[in-house]
Amino acid sequence: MKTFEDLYAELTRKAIERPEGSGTVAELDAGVHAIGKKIVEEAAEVWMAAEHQSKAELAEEISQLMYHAQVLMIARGLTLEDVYSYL
Ligand SMILES: N=c1c2ncn([C@@H]3O[C@H](COP(=O)(O)OP(=O)(O)OP(=O)(O)O)[C@@H](O)[C@H]3O)c2ncn1[C@@H]1O[C@H](COP(=O)(O)O)[C@@H](O)[C@H]1O
Repeated sequence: MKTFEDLYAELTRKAIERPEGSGTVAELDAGVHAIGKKIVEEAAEVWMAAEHQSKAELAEEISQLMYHAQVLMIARGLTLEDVYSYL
């Protein structure tokens, strides 16, 4: 099963290697403003899923929020340690 750290390493590689067809590369190219909007959208979907959907659907929405948060971290040059230092 993929972990938060595994995903961050994968996305970091994608940002460097820029493989064709990568949604992450497209999102990074769209920029911080666009990524921020995705985060707000996914956060709202998490909220709605928590109130009205199944635990599995909520888990999926949370995974998408985590993904977009990681894309934003990479766009702004943050490492996992930068974030973990505040946990
Ligand atoms: N975990 C994710 C992930 N979570 C969410 N998303 C993206 O976020 C979108 C969220 O889905 P929604 O249904 O909320 O939005 P949508 O309206 O369908 O999508 P949009 O049209 O708004 O983009 C998905 O369509 C994906 O584009 C993800 N995209 C990629 N990953 C993983 O990231 C890695 C790299 O992916 P690529 O860069 O695409 O190769 C792979 O391991 C993927 O599994």
